[in-house]
Amino acid sequence: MSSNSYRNGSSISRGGGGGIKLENYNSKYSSSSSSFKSKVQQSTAASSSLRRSSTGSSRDDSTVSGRVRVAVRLRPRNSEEMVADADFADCVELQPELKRLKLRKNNWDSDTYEFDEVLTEFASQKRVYEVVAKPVVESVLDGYNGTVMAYGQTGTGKTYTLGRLGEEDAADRGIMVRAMEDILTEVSPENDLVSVSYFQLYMETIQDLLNPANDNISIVEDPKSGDVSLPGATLVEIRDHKSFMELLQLGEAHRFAANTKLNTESSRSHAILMVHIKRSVKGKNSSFSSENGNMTLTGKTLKPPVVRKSKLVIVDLAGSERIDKSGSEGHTLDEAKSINLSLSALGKCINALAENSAHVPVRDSKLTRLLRDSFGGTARTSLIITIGPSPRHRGETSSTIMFGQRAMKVENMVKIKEEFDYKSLSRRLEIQLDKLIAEHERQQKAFQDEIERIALEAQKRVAEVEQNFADALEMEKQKCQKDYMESVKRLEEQAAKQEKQGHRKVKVGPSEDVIDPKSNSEPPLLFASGEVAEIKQKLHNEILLRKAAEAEVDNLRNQMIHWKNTEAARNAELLKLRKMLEDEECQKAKLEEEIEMLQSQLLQISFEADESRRNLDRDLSGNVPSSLDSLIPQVKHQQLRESGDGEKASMVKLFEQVGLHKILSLLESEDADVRIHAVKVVANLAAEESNQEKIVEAGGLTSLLTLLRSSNDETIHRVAAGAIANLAMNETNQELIMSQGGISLLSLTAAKAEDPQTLRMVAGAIANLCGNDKLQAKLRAEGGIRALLGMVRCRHPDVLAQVARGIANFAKCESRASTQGAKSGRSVLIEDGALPWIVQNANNEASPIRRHIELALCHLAQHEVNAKEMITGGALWELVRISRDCSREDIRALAQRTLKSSPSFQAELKRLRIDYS
Ligand SMILES: Nc1ncnc2c1ncn2[C@@H]1O[C@H](COP(=O)(O)OP(=O)(O)OP(=O)(O)O)[C@@H](O)[C@H]1O
Repeated sequence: MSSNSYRNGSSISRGGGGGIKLENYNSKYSSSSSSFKSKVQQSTAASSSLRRSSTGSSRDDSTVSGRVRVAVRLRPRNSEEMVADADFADCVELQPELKRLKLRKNNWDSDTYEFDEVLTEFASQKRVYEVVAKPVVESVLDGYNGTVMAYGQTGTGKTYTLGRLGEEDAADRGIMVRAMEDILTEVSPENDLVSVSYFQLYMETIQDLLNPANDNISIVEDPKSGDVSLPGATLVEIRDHKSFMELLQLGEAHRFAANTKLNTESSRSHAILMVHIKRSVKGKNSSFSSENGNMTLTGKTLKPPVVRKSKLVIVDLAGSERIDKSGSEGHTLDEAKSINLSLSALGKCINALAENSAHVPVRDSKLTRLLRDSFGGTARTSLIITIGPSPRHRGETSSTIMFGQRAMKVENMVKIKEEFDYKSLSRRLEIQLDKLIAEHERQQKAFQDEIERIALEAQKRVAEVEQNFADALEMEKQKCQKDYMESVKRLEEQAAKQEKQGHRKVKVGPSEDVIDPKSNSEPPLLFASGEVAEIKQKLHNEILLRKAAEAEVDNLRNQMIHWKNTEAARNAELLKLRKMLEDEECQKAKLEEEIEMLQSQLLQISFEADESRRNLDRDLSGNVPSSLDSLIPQVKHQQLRESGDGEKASMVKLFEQVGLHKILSLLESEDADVRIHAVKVVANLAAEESNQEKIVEAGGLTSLLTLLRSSNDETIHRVAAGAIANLAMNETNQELIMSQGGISLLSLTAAKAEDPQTLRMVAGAIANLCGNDKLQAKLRAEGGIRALLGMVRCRHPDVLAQVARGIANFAKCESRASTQGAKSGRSVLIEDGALPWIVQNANNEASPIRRHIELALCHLAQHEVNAKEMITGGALWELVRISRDCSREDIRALAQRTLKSSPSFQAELKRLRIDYS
């Protein structure tokens, strides 16, 4: 008996330089799933180690070659075969330990084929899962795409192998159930997401098995990544085994119902279960850095968490009978051809891939389009071919075996895909921001409470000290008064006593003892000097007491100074705390900006994704996408790249590609986000002088004014005003702005705006209009000058510089009009009360402000009619200073000339005895 040995796909590898030898395949595959698994893990590790960081939204990881694995499974004889084939031997003989299958040609001859795994009629469902599907499932859990597919003649056990639910006997569970069990055990419900779609493909139509009404689902292929998706199919999130079983049952019921309705058999349709897994990659989340236990965020280190998205596709193919046979079973040839179109297309693709052909006809059928990643793509693919033992079906069995042999030659480049998860980053940032805001508010409240407490305490202490001081003073005063009164009383008593004694002695008679009160004799004097000494002593005591009181007062005063100093220190502390609060506010604002930027990026990315999906849908259905729709992502994308180096070039490109009219039409978009992006693009275009005429011609100026009028959005106000300011550099445009009510609009915006940047733009636009001789009167009448002067309430130097420029422009035009005799009377600027601000800022330390104001002063001083106010308003001194100190030679000379030529200034200088001739 001769025996031809057919080498399978592995023989290519053996022949190729650096390829893996057949023995390796065999040994790896034969030593059960664990060896396959270890290979998968090696590949994963290899790809991980080769992984490079990328700034894009997805990462391109290294690829690892992985041949399609093919196992063959023999179904046991069924009861019909037991009878019909009783006298015949099986058409195949399996040698599982050698991974070989012998297909009998006749009684004495057979062909031998080698497979990655050979599963006999006794192989359990568990073993089949472990060798065929488990490695793929593990690979999918690691982030690779994977496919498990069954191919074979009707009734050979494809559905048995893949789709058995095993409700009565758990040992019967097929690959679908077992795969989901492994997936659910492995994933984390908090961080990972598993969702499933289930559909069938029949005669080139895809029907949703989870929602039968959805019976014409389209396939979407990402042109860049080649990813295939079915956005129209129902996608159900799976959280537990029970919900998955219910879903499979539902799918089976719908499959049965659909096939009955179509009057077909299940074996004519391909059933496809798609399991989508999204897992977060641990250790790759560098969003936050932790310093001293506090989370810090910076724009540079901000990186979203990384997720791996993978997909397990389980395909129960239609029966692989030959066309002629199908036809003979009731279908017309055409119908049979059509039914088998996808299967034969799959065969052709596999042939082409096996032969390394340059052209692989993937687009010939929906099945091949769906499976493009599974054969010759980036997925890890395992194919199980099912055969029956009956010699009556030898032809089908042989063609199934040949299909499997060719599939073994197909080489895939398995590849892991990681993406940045912007949505989850955004969620995290929002939570973090909320925390920071709450913490900030808590600190602020604590600071304020502390400030109030310190202030109250200080007040209390000061009041106490003051009260003590007043009490002590009062007591001392009372004591002094009392002592004084007592002393006076005592003295009066003594004086009265003395007087009484004197009288008594005179009355006694002319003897030696008689004392004449008028005489100056010794005894009364002696008596008096004793009294005086006593009084002196008391006085001395009084002085001492007073000194003590003064010392007490000094002491209390010192205490008060001390308390005041303490209070000053506390005030300094308060100032410090306030400064810290301000810094916190700044930090918060920065964080909010970061969030806004990320959200805008996120919005941009999801918007682009939606858009490309829609475009693809349209492409597929043969429609040409509307240029306006496709413009939106371009405009947004443009906005994202605004800060890049190639900004101008890309602007011009965008301008040429999409056309100005389309960009302008987006200014009226319903979507506020689109409006904002569009106005930014228009503002960028308007910054180029060469574009300005085209923008105005296309109605851009009118659109910008309308937008300024209708929108309440501060960003739109700022950017639109900026664009108008750019367009207002041109004289014709200035007149157009005026004629379309632009001044009132800008004035209104100036009155409402808070943001310095918006005010800067509005002030810039008005300043440009101020330089137009023809518009002077209208500008004032429509409130432009008042609006300009009103903006000095914002002390931001950029705003003040624009106001100063506007004033200088206006003063220059006025001066020109006065010289030409077109204007008489005082300057409008003086009449509108601008002079005090002009004088105040004439020596402003910011040179753009100072220079414009100096110029304005020189223009105003040209006309005698302004001189009186300028002298009383202090402008003369500034002119003198300018004429001496101004760093600009031309302004200095102008000021000198003006001072010399003005009789009023000369008279005043003379009056003040300042020599300036
Ligand atoms: N390995 C097996 N052990 C026992 N019974 C099996 C085995 N494989 C298949 N069967 C039985 O064979 C019959 C046909 O199997 P199944 O429906 O799975 O075939 P199929 O290839 O999916 O057919 P179709 O292409 O028509 O869908 C079923 O009754 C099934 O229970």
